Amino acid sequence: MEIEFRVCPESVRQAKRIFVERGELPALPLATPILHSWKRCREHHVAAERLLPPEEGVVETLILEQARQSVEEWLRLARPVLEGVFGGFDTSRSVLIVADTQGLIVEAVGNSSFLERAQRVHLARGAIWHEGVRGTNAVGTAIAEGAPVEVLGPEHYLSCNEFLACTAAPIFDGTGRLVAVLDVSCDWHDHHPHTRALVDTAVRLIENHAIVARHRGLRIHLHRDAHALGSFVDDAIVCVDDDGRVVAANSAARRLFSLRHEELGAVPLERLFRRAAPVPRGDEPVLLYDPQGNPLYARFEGRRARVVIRRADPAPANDALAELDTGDEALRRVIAQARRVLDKDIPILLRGESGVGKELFAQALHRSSPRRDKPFVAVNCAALPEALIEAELFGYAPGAYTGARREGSLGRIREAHGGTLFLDEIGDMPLALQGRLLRVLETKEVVPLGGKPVRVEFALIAATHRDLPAEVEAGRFRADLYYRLAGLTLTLPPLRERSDLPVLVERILRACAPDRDLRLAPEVAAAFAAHSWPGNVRELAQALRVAAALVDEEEMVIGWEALPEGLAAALKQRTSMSPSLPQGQEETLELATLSRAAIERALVASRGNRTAAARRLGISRATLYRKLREMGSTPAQAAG
Ligand SMILES: Nc1ncnc2c1ncn2[C@@H]1O[C@H](COP(=O)(O)OP(=O)(O)OP(=O)(O)O)[C@@H](O)[C@H]1O
Repeated sequence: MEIEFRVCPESVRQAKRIFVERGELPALPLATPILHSWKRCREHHVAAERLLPPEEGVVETLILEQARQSVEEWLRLARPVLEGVFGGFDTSRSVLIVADTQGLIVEAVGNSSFLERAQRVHLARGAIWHEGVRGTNAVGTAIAEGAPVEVLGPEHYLSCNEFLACTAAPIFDGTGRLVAVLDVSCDWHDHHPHTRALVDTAVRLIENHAIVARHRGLRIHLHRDAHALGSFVDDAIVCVDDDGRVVAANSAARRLFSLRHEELGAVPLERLFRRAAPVPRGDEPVLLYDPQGNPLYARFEGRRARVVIRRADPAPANDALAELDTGDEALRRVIAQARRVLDKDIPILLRGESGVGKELFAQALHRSSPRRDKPFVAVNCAALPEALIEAELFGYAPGAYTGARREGSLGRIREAHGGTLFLDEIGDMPLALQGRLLRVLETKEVVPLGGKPVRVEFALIAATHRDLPAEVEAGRFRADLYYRLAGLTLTLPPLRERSDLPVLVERILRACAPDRDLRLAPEVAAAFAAHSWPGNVRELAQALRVAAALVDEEEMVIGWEALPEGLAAALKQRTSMSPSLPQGQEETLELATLSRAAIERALVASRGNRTAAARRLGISRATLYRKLREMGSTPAQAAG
């Protein structure tokens, strides 16, 4: 494979020569760690023009054995990981290296023909690849930088190493202490562009396995994306002692929470989060918020500590957009785009099916913008009779027409002066009015009926569920107005495409019943996940509001009986058609037909505790009692 150089190898060689001779930094776009390393090498008078490798820095067997023992635990953890990660990778022309914290190679495995070539430059067991000895190289530079590094061909400081392409990443323990370095080296003609990703993955896995093996207390696995949580390799992991202090964290977690090495062992867990469930139940992911208010999904593993994380608002004040971020990637991208134009006077056009939350999004945009203290004025262009829209929008002078208020009316546009005007269902605005609105947007003046022009200034957000370009094509919407409105078009995803349904459900339930810890029964949650939600978040919010009102006072779990009738029927129909439900839910679905066997099984599994059995079945305790009565059965062991 032809190597992919950041710049042409010959230019790198020349630039290096000039740098070594005169200390002039090259104008080439070389990676920063390479430039840093060249500077260190020059300062330490490392001889670059060596055609033969330095003979110093090769240790005796005894020292090598000691070094090996110091990383033995890590080698043991690394072996299965390396087999797994590099198993399908063509390692026939490369060497896999593990070095200690001084760059001493303690393990080098690979194909014998390349090992021989590597041996000639001492890229082998017992040799030290510290920068001070061998100049810029992946192992030594990764140690110096404390970060993964790729060193390709002539980026190596010593001429004799220019035939190599090396990719290395430091391995840290859970306290952020460097413990070893993993490296893959080959002839640079054989370099594979995926090597870096493989080395990174292997190191993350080794670090994560080590943290799990070493810390037996409470571990919290975290991820921004609910679906990715549990992938293990990408999880941020924090370990907590019985006093609720964070004692270890993997690299991802240290980055996520900006945790410094010296803070581990001292930081209370609650400093990492703005809100959390005080006592996590079972293995379900829990929604937490980082200190910036961004959502994080968490799974609690290992021994449960008496950890209580204080409750706080999920998002900082003034960041209403962050509140809408419940973990869906598409929505998160839309929020990020919106943020970029918040204070830029660019009109925003929101698109999306009915009920996806366009108005809520527009309000959040306003509340996150510098105009948050000024009015937010919403006008539904579809709901107003055509004859009234004009007066409603543009206002009228006193006595402008019969039946009008004597004192006149400002009109919605002028009410929005200094703030935000939200034109909902703009696609339904009559053609005649579109011209007048366009004029206001162009001249920044409103002419009230029977009055004089008045200057106005506002941020504009329009929304529609219609395909406006198609409406323009069909002649129902003015092209010039469309281009005026669509400074930035943002499309909100329909609920069926969102990956954050469980979080949304939790949020809405918390808003409906802040004092209760309401949640969906597992089979209801599964049916929700399978439902297509034609009414989008509106339909979901409505269903949950009804459910929160109907569910028994002492009940925490929302079962079928608390759902609006039409929705429950639609969900059940859909679920019964569903070919594969997750294991463990058959029991609860059988209960939909209220089979005696399902109830009995749940009672046995709950050791006769009816409250637990009802929860298992996803019904209220009252319903379970009713069913038992109908079955004419009150099993003797039933209690609770
Ligand atoms: N993220 C959310 N969290 C809680 N409730 C939401 C969320 N998004 C929308 N809703 C609720 O859904 C309903 C519909 O929201 P909204 O009116 O913003 O949707 P819309 O896209 O503007 O609908 P339409 O196109 O029909 O005007 C509202 O009751 C709102 O409270």
